[in-house]
Amino acid sequence: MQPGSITPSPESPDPHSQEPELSTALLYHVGQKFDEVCQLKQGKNSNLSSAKILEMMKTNNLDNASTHSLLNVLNGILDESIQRRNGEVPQNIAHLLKMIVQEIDERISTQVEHIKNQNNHIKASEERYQARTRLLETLATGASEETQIVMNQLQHIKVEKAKMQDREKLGEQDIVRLMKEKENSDLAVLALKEELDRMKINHAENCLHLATRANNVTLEFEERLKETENLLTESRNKARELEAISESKVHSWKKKEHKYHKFIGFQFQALRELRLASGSIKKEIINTQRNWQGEIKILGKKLKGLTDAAENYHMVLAENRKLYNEVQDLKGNIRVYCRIRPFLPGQSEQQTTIEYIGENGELLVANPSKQGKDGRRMFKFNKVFGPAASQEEVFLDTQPLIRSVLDGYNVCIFAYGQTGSGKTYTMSGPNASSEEDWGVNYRALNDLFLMSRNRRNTFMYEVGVQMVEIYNEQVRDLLTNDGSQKRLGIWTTSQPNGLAVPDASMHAVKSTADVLELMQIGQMNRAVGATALNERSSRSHSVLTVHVRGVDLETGVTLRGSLHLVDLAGSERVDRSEATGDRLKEAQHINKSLSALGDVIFALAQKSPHVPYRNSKLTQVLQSSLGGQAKTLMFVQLNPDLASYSETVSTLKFAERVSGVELGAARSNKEGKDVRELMEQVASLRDTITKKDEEIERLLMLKDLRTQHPNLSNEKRGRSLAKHASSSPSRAILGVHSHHSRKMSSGRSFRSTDKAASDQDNCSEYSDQQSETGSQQSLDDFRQQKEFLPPSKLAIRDSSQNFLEDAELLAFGNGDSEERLSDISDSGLSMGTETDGSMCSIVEFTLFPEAVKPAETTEQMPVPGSRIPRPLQKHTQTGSTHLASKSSSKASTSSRKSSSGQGTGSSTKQPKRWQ
Ligand SMILES: Nc1ncnc2c1ncn2[C@@H]1O[C@H](COP(=O)(O)OP(=O)(O)OP(=O)(O)O)[C@@H](O)[C@H]1O
Repeated sequence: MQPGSITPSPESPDPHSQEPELSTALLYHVGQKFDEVCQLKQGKNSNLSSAKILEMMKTNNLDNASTHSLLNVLNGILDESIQRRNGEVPQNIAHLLKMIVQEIDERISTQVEHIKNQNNHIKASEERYQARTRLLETLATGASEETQIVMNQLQHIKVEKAKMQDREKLGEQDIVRLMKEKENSDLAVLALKEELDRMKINHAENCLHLATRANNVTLEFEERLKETENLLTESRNKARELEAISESKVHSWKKKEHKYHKFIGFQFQALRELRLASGSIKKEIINTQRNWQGEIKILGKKLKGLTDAAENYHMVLAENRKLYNEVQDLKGNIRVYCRIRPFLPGQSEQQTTIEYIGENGELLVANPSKQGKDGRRMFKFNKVFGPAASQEEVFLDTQPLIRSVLDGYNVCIFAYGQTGSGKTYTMSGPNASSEEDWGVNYRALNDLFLMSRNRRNTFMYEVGVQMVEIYNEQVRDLLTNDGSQKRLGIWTTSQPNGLAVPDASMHAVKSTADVLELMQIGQMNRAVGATALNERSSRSHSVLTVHVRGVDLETGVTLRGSLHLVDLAGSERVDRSEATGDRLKEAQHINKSLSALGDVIFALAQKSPHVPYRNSKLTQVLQSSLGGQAKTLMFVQLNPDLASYSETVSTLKFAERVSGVELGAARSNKEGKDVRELMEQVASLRDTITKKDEEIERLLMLKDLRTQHPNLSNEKRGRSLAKHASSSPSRAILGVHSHHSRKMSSGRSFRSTDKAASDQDNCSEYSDQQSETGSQQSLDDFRQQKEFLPPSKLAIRDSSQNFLEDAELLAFGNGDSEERLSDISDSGLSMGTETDGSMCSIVEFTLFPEAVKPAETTEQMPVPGSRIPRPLQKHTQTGSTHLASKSSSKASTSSRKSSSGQGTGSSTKQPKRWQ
């Protein structure tokens, strides 16, 4: 508010009634405070005269009084005038009033002007703010509304102002109305002022707020701007980096492109060269093809030659085998190797009997206790192995024989010597688990498997194993699991498959491991026997038989070979000692069998027509592998101890006997003795021939009887035969071999049905009993009687006991029996038996059941039951068959010779067929 501005007062003092007082007060206060004067006028100095007030107002500057005071004064004057003078206004008062009104007008106009200025200023501000508001309208939403209100108010003020102006004009004409209007306008102005102040304050606040916000926004914008600038800088840097990278890449790509261009150029160059090369290669290929065609034609011709050669290959192989066999033959089919075992721990090496071992099989034994010639003896064998010889060295000299088995030959290897001389060591070895210690048995089988594997492209081999023990002339299977002590029968004749003990279990083996396992079982079974029968292993023969069948894959020809590996019982001469009872019996059996073995080997070495196989179980079992084209090797085992000197000499003599004749070296020295033994053999041979002739005669008679009296009963036929036999002692031998004959189907298995097995057992047992007594008796008888009785009588006497029974059985047709077991005929033991091949094909080797019997073998099929020797026929390469045929041929020849030479009664009755 301007100083001296009008402040209207509702209560104006009456200037006329209060004139003296008013004048006094005005005077008193003029120059000091006009407002106070007015107040005095209104209250206490209401009687102040107008003149005085006028004068006071003249003297005092109205400019210093407030508008309100002036209006109060004006109102007071007017009121006083109305009350005192009845509406007449004195001159001075009117003048005063005029002055006051003028003053008020001036002031109002000043105010209006001021307001206008303010309005203009506000408008300008408003416009400025509006501009700013428009700029910041997004930020200041509320500000626009306030501005609108302000605008409205301003508008209203304008209207009011116009009204005021109108009122001012009207006020000139009508003071009262003007005063009122002035009063209203004052009020309005006041309100407006207040409003304006408020607005100003609000506006200032708004402005401040807006400015603050504007600052904030500006700051924010600046920050954002800075950020944007940073981002821009960064992106520029990145862009620069990218540009640098792209530039380097472009550079490298350009380099690569350059390289590729160079490479492609090089490739093109190479391609051109390759094209040239391929052209020249094509030309070369065409040339080569031409050359090849030429070469292929030549090759074709050569191939044809090779095919022809291959076709002959098997012939060459066969030839090879033949030659090999011939070489073996040249070496001698019976070989004797001597082996001296080392001293055992605890034995004194000073006391040795071995004085010299030559490289060519010479052996000098000496008895230090005897002087001169008697104290030394020289022997010669195929080979002598000293105490240091290893198992392998021993086997190396044995190997060629074993390989013959694969070529279809039968081989027999046995160890002979006194107890403890190393027979088992040589044959089996001390320890089966150590390959180095393996004896001949394991090594032989190992070698067989090795060879069969090597030949697998030309031959297919099958191998079967049997293992039996011969104790007191009883044969027992060592490979049964049932632990039975069953006695087994033996074929009387040599079988083509080398199978002599059909009831012994046969085990197919495919590897050495299988053999090891089986032999362990065998050793265990033998050990069981040993516990029960007191050192039985030393007193029994163990025979391991390996059967081999090979089929030639090219020709289909079957070869059969068998290998007997025999660990003989101790050969010490217990009979000379004072042994009695079981010991004596054992010793006698051992002596008998060893003596029989010697006889057989001797006979074979002598190429004797008769080989006394049937003199012992041992020789019967080994029959197929002794003689003929079979190869025999004997290990003579020696104990170097001085205490064993006499046994050593005895053993060596036996060995010498076996080997000497064949080798010839020692023959001249032993001629006298050999001749004597030969004579014995001849005697035995005569017996056999006689027996055979008589049997033939008997069979012929039987046949005649059948033809002449077909309706005659078997019983009667038997009686008739018996009568005939009693009338002719020489005929009594007939039928001896028949009473135990049994019928067996030709293809039966070794393991027959239970019934058959039990039958066979009975048969075997019975025969063994017979054999035991018979053979023992015969051994003694033979030794005693052969010196006194003619051989034919000996045979007749032995056989006649069983004649009646035999004749009866024969009469019942058992003469048709397809097989005969040797023990059946033991009751009629004679020192000779024919090695007749007539039965050879009856029992098929069932280990190889699929085998087709070769045509050659079937050609040998005899008339069932016939024991008539056949002329030599074509046969297979089977060792046994060779043996059988050869023997039978020899037998028949000798038979003819003896029958004519000896002039026995029966010889005159030779059947025509036989001749
Ligand atoms: N060449 C050898 N080297 C080392 N030791 C041996 C040799 N030969 C035999 N022996 C040993 O001699 C002992 C008797 O040998 P072995 O049992 O083989 O004799 P044997 O003739 O089989 O006796 P038996 O007739 O009682 O069966 C054994 O202890 C054996 O190991």
